[in-house]
Amino acid sequence: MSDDALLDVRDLVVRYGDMTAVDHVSFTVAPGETLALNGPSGCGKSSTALAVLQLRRPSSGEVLFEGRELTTLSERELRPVRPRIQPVFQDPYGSLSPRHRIRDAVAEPLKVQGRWNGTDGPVCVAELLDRVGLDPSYGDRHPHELSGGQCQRAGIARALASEPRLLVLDEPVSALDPSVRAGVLNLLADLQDELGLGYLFICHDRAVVRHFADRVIEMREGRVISG
Ligand SMILES: Nc1ncnc2c1ncn2[C@@H]1O[C@H](COP(=O)(O)OP(=O)(O)OP(=O)(O)O)[C@@H](O)[C@H]1O
Repeated sequence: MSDDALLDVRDLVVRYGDMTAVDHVSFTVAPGETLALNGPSGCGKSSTALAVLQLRRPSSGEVLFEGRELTTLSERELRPVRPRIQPVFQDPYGSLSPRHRIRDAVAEPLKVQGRWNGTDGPVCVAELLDRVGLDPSYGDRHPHELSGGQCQRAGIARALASEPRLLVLDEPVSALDPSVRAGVLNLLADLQDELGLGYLFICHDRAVVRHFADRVIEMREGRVISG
């Protein structure tokens, strides 16, 4: 793999039964880089994202993250790797439990990963909310008490709590009101500058892709046609 790749995807194939959704797709993402996957509905973008996240195991091919091949790892072996590759999905409300307050949603990764204590934990949650542009008082609210844009920011705070190196952003602004999209994209750009995160950015909107991505891969019917 190229020495500086954070993510190196090689010859990825994802099948659902007889249907090939992703057909020998290869790409890399460097730290601090945004690679966009662009293409029409059904071309295989989300299937690629799920395979990178190892939420759907690919039929063949390799997914190297920080030089380590993930497709051959067991669930137990993947456990320490998962926090470092965090998803942000299209539905801002879908990634947060409706029953939990925002502060608990953001605290959960810290608790699960054994990084929580009663003194620093709440401070860390407040800092994460502040970092994504939410007043820490929003921590008291439930997801349905937030707008779509605020909820997506809370989901990003929760993702950051895991101290990821790569964010897999699957249509992160597509469900948002056009007036708040730019704010969330600017936030993502700022976080990338600050933290050196790599982004795999899935988006069907060419104008957004052109504005936001460093490089673009065009997909059609499971294949890369340019990029
Ligand atoms: N769980 C599944 N079972 C069977 N077929 C699936 C499944 N998920 C996706 N597909 C099919 O795989 C192909 C690729 O779908 P995928 O969702 O990856 O594309 P996409 O480019 O992300 O499209 P969209 O933007 O509409 O989500 C499509 O033909 C889709 O119908």
